[in-house]
Amino acid sequence: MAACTVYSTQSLSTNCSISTPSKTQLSFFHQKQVVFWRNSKKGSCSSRRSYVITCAAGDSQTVVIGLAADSGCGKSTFMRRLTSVFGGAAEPPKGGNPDSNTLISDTTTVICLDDYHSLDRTGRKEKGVTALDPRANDFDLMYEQVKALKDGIAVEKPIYNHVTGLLDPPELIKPPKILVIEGLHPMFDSRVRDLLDFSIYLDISNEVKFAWKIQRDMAERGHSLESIKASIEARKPDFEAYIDPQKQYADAVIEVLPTQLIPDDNEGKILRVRLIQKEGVKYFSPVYLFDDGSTISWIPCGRKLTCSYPGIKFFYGPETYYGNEVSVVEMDGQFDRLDELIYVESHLSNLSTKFYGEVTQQMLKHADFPGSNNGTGLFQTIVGLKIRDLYEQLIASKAETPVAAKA
Ligand SMILES: Nc1ncnc2c1ncn2[C@@H]1O[C@H](COP(=O)(O)OP(=O)(O)OP(=O)(O)O)[C@@H](O)[C@H]1O
Ligand SMILES: O=C(CO)[C@H](O)[C@H](O)COP(=O)(O)O
Repeated sequence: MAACTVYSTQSLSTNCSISTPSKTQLSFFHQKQVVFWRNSKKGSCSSRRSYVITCAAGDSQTVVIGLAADSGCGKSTFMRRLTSVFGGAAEPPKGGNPDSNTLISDTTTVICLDDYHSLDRTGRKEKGVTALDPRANDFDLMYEQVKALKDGIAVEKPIYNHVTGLLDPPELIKPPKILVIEGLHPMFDSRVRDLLDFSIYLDISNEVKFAWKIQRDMAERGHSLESIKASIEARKPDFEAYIDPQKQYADAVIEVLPTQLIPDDNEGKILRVRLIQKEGVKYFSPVYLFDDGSTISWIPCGRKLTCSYPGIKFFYGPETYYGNEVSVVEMDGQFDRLDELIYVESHLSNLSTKFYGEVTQQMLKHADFPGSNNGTGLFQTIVGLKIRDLYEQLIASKAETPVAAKA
């Protein structure tokens, strides 16, 4: 279908859902101003929407990536690494709401799924539900808008304001080359899940999550240790019911666990990180160590890699994950010298780099990001390169498809 941009000329009353015109309506209206009426599902309001639609010939080529994780598990850090792989800086929409959660770069637009909270902070408190509960989120709207963007149609996406805890007026999001939907539920609703070209789950073990949350919420947000513990405990049942199960659908999982190099370690500073890669995913060929399909345990420390206690250990091999065949690359320990990472990089294959040493270069460029000296930074960088490769392959395949076959 034609790529269309829809501009809404009216802002929405805050307790109404937003709709975008359907495909049939779009193929009918070209360069027109049309008005739609929509009743909210809760029956609490009806809204009159006015759209100006501009359609251009050609197909949309928005590739959609899903990134799921609990709050405070490194999604923002991962996004900064991913956008850096594509070059250019990611910024909030210019001239928009200063509390927007969206980040836009030349190639990517990252939207935060917290924006689809249907209940604001007070509403959640009144109903006694957490933000992780599906009842606090509007999956119909999430589906409609991600689908519209994938089809090349701009949308007016609501904004959840983390500062005030309120639902702010919507912001215009135009279809990008790569749309990343990051947050609590990108793979929860099967309709949204089916729109994803690639999905990632950041699986942070409870011990590590606790250490990171304490570090951030105490140092940066002034929370007490007790309140952090209480908030983690309060979220646990809903996390286990609604967030954690999404990892079974992910094409790549980055699992972060305490080290096994120090017996009974409870400091949580040294990490064992596993990159779990699903086999048989179109345009995604898993990274391997030494020899594809083999099982290897490797200690790279020595003449070419400086390691201090407790050292570094790599593992690579096939496994089964939620009934799927996967390849796992694992790194336990941390790097002393990032410039020596090139030694490890040269033993990894299928990295989808554009030149020798690109992984090391990316890691050195962001040496100040959390996790740059361990497997979290390494595997986030590698997944970023794999996403670039997947995007390029998808675009190339669409370009090759004969026009008649596209309809
Ligand atoms: N790889 C890492 N190694 C060590 N600490 C990390 C790592 N990633 C994140 N952290 C810690 O966790 C905190 C949260 O990271 P980040 O802001 O990337 O998470 P988030 O999932 O986007 O959080 P939120 O959803 O709450 O905004 C960081 O401030 C940092 O302290
Ligand atoms: O899990 C979260 C996702 O980041 C937040 O807790 C959720 O969005 C609710 O936000 P707030 O802390 O503003 O009440």
